[in-house]
Amino acid sequence: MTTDTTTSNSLQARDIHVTLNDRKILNGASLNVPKGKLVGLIGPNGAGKSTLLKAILGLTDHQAGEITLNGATLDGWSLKERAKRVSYAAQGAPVHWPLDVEHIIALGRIPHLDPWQKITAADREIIHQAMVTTDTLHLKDRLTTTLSGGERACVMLARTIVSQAEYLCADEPIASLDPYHQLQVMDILHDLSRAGHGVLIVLHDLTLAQRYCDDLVLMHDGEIMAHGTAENVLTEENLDRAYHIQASRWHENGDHFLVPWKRSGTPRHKGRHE
Ligand SMILES: Nc1ncnc2c1ncn2[C@@H]1O[C@H](COP(=O)(O)OP(=O)(O)OP(=O)(O)O)[C@@H](O)[C@H]1O
Repeated sequence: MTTDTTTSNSLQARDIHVTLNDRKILNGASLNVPKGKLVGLIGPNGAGKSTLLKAILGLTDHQAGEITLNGATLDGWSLKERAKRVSYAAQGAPVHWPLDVEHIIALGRIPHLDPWQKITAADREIIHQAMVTTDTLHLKDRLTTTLSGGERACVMLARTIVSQAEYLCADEPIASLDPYHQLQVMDILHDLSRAGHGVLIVLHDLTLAQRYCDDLVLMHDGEIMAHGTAENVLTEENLDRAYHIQASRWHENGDHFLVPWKRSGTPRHKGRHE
């Protein structure tokens, strides 16, 4: 395992290239998720956000580039050690097993258990607290397959939280939520970053991205178009080039607000890097 002390407190992807079914999907994408920060990965549909997230998690093979976890290459970590350190909530919160909510959330504790070891009272307390935090306690005996999309998203966030991983990655965790629960989930993720976790989320809501994220990474066509603070990333020019939109902006009581307001062009659906 090679270790780089300068990156020992972050999850990093450097110059990642991914080709799937002869299509070049990522063309040298890089990303840094330091502990203590909430990083938002944004970009238009099909930009490559989920693919980059999966590459970082080792769920998609990359043909070139390097992923490091706390300064050591991802391949050097055993799957169990990786799972202890990085947790993942997939896009759409898919659930394939008809298990009740409490059991689905408890699966997030597996990396901490030995084979055949039962969950302990301490694990149960962590699971209970996660259900309180995510407002899912009332669902605990329901079959997860019977939940609404928004309820399922909150349950999958709880499962991610109970892992107590150093890094949490979530693909569109607020996509199916009502405004109250969107704010609740963003508050939870923000609080987790302030408690020392590195948090990476894919999101389309630019207003909440600007409000909550410490760093934004803007993807377009398999590449990183811009990264940095919301002020530097969500510029008029970048919004026009990446999304073909214009935003309305205003300041109030020291806060900055941005709301996507109108289209400024038509996206081109060109073949990627062919
Ligand atoms: N297995 C695959 N084979 C070929 N193309 C793929 C494959 N998986 C994804 N793609 C393509 O790669 C591109 C990036 O997909 P990805 O899911 O990473 O985008 P995204 O930025 O997460 O999009 P969205 O915001 O719509 O979820 C898309 O054009 C998609 O159609």
